[in-house]
Amino acid sequence: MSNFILGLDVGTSSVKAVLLDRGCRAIAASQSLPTVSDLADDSGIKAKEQDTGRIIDTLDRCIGLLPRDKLQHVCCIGLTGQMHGVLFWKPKSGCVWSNSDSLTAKDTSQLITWQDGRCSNDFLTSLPRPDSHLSVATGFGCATIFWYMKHKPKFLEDFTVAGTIQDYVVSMLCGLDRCVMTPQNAASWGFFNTSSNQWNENILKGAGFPLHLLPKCVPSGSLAGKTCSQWHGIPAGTPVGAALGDFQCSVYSCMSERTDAVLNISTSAQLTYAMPADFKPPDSLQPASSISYFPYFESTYLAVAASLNGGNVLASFVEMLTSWMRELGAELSDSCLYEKLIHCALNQETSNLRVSPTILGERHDPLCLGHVTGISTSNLSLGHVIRALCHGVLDNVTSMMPVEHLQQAGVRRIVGSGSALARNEVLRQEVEKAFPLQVVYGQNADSALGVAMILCDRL
Ligand SMILES: Nc1ncnc2c1ncn2[C@@H]1O[C@H](COP(=O)(O)OP(=O)(O)O)[C@@H](O)[C@H]1O
Ligand SMILES: O=C(CO)[C@@H](O)[C@H](O)[C@H](O)[C@H](O)COP(=O)(O)O
Repeated sequence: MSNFILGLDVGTSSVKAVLLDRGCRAIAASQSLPTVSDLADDSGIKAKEQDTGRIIDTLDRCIGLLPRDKLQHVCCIGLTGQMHGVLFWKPKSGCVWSNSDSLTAKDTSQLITWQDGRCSNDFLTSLPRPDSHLSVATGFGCATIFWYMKHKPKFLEDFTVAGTIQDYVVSMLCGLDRCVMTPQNAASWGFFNTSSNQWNENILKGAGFPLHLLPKCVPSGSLAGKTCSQWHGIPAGTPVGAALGDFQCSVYSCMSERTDAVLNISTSAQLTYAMPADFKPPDSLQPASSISYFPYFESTYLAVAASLNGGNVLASFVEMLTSWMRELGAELSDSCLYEKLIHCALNQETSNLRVSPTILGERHDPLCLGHVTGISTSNLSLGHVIRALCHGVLDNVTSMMPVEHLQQAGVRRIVGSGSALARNEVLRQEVEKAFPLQVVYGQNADSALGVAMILCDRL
């Protein structure tokens, strides 16, 4: 009996895998591994790229850690992952299957992620105006391709297919010639109209965009194909869903009432709630708005404040401390640092230090970078700094989607998700302070669970 659905989330910091028991809709097994795939930016163009080979290697190892007797009974695979980013490959030689069991990336580009900063405001305003309610920001697939057209056109000549990292995995699992993409991921690339579910082909063609790199759009929740090889015991011929967006999947895993808002904090952070079924997005672009409307399923939308500054702000602080300590001749592991920092801040309930942590800017205000105010001799301890940092992350998200806005939309409860939240009690305390509403928490590995639940409900 094929009883399990495998949900995979290719996140910015880690990959997560969940085996969902189809009979009782419960998690039968799960695994998570950090990808450690960030590449240094030696180019000075504010590039933020990840090593595709490492990501796929980590994903492959993560599957290998799941119980093989259950993998042999997987009836369907669902993929989700970090949105907006793009990688390029060639259909026939994009990967290697070893011993019909494990997957290795080959001849692909690196992944240019949603955190990429190479497209300046001047560059973005030089692009044609999209026929979409969603504006285009740096780190969006189409903007990145436009950047390559202008700055490194030869680079694009090496590849014939493009997609997000989760689309790439689907393509490799199924041996597809062409990338298929759902509206959830297509919307995150820009130049995609979510009412017609079509790329802005005429606009892009007029600007000389390589149209052959646009993936074929298929409905969210549909199947993309079947596995072309056995994979750690999963039989060849197993159906694979077209990849979905990680933020939609995290919502699916934990929004049980229409009056719930979901706050996901992983590498990034999103605060979101479901729009009424008859909602239609505005006709025009609203680049200065901190709230955008992203496609969910069928023709419904989620209102979302998608912050670029979530758990990555804490990760950057840990990285900064590590490098300072190295210069000073001391060493501590990341996990030890997190534990100590969280402990210090738990002993410091409030702080008058003010940290605005927008070190990556925000899409609606890219030039507003982070700052610290109210520094005094009495608030320099690590406890103060971490408390203020966590408070600042929440303060930023709620400034993008204020509590009054949520209440007017009928939101009565906040559901917290994402492993940055799950692993950090100080962040959870700040969530509970930020919202005068009931706060509950979802399960771990939310997006991986969400994509498995979606397939379970639709099969
Ligand atoms: N040992 C740790 N303790 C607490 N928080 C951690 C630890 N390691 C990482 N984190 C937080 O988790 C975030 C990454 O969460 P994760 O869910 O793995 O990301 P993603 O889903 O984007 O891949 C980091 O940015 C950091 O804030
Ligand atoms: O920006 C958006 C949506 O617009 C993000 O929410 C989207 O989820 C992206 O995938 C994230 O930025 C990356 O997700 P994660 O790795 O931080 O979980």
